[in-house]
Amino acid sequence: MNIAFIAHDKKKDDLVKFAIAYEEVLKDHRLYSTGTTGKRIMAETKLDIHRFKSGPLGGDQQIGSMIAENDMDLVIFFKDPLTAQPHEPDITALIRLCDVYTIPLATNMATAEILLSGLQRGEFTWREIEKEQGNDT
Ligand SMILES: O=C(CO)COP(=O)(O)O
Repeated sequence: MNIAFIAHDKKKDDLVKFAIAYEEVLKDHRLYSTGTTGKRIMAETKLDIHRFKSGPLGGDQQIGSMIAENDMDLVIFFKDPLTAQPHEPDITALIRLCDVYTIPLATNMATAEILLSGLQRGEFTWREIEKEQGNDT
């Protein structure tokens, strides 16, 4: 499974804690992130993450591009709902693409916990089938 991690600055500590808690599960998957988020996670775990550009410099769009190519299976995006972001249109576009392509998206820790529990239980096999069948409209 290809999994993307993104966190706004005030949520990065939470995402690092989350990645530490689920490191054993995550290490068996291909991981991607926006620039600074990935740097933080890699500094505090042994996880290997392909880092795209920082969010404000196009990282959200690069992850969006993987979604459009049916190459992303799960997005964990700890959004900061209380701080304006200069690249808000990119954030909206990324969330929109998750809905266009029916990609599971967690925008907070509570949802992320449930998705990772589902991942541990093997409940994401439908994504492999989607990819095999090339259901990318
Ligand atoms: O801004 C972001 C997502 O919109 C995150 O980018 P960074 O991980 O580079 O801070």
